[in-house]
Amino acid sequence: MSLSILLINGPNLNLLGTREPEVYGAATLSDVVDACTATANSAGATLTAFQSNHEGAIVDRIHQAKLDGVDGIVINPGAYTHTSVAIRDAFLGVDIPFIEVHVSNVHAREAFRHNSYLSDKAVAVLAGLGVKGYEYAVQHVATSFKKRV
Ligand SMILES: O=C1C[C@@](O)(C(=O)O)C[C@@H](O)[C@@H]1O
Repeated sequence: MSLSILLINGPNLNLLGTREPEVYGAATLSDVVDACTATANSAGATLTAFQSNHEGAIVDRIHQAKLDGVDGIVINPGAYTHTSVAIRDAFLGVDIPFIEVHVSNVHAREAFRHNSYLSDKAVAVLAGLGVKGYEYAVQHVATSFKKRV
């Protein structure tokens, strides 16, 4: 069985490509999903993508990942990075290893973006590499994470 990767994007990331292009670039979410799928597949892994603007829907999707036997998660939690104890608790609850990705360098931006409720539980955090960060994270999960069952 191949390694199963879940890519989660949080609020407003459906607007990638048109949202503040000077911060987030020109690539769309669909470009990101296509590139990550190709990266996963060429490493022999499968990738499923999910985006939601709703905190509870993201919590539910993380719970579902456990039932689905997902081996690793790549998440850009968007603004929930800086606010969501619920998403942190969901990761602690399912115990699936994950990588946190930010398109922008959150540490070079407003102070309220410097804190993450997830970073200390993540395997790795990539910030400021543009949408390439997603592909690097998927590549790492596909080649370094282990099958969980
Ligand atoms: O929505 C986002 C996107 C973001 O996660 C990023 O990818 O750089 C950074 C967050 O602070 C912001 O709220």
